[in-house]
Amino acid sequence: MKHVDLAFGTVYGSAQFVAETLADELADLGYSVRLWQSHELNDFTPSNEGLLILVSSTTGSGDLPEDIQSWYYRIQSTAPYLPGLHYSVIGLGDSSYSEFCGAGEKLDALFTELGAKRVLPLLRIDAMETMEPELEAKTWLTQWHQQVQHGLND
Ligand SMILES: Cc1cc2nc3c(=O)[nH]c(=O)nc-3n(C[C@H](O)[C@H](O)[C@H](O)COP(=O)(O)O)c2cc1C
Repeated sequence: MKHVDLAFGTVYGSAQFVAETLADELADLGYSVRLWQSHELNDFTPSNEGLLILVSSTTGSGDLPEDIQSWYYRIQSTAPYLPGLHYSVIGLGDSSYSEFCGAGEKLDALFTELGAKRVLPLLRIDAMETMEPELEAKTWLTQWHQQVQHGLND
């Protein structure tokens, strides 16, 4: 059974709801899933194997939500080398802001720098386009699942 770690950054709860929805779907697909709550992130360093999905909204002007900021800076400063990790990022944002999905971009860039392999390109979900980001995320997960089953390159 493949294991997936899921973490989220949120201000108003949408990204958390998307992550919870994905956790349920992943379990239904037969993955073992750990959804890391914000207060648990201190104990979480991704291992150099397995699968990681990050879901984060953007706040301020292209900034990470406070609940995931210290985790981001810790991983950035400890800089584990993670060539065996397959990761994906879902960014929630609003295209009326100039730094659309800036936090998602930061997370995506960080894991690329750490040598991890991107399963699918950054998904940007636009609050101007949808009130139900979890639906886009579920469609995306179907693609992700196919990729994980058939197409992971290491
Ligand atoms: C004060 C504020 C600042 C925001 N700044 C950005 C931004 O710079 N870029 C962006 O794409 N979205 C921005 N957003 C939009 C949120 O990321 C978007 O509404 C998201 O769906 C909120 O998800 P959450 O409920 O998980 O926090 C901002 C929203 C607020 C209220």
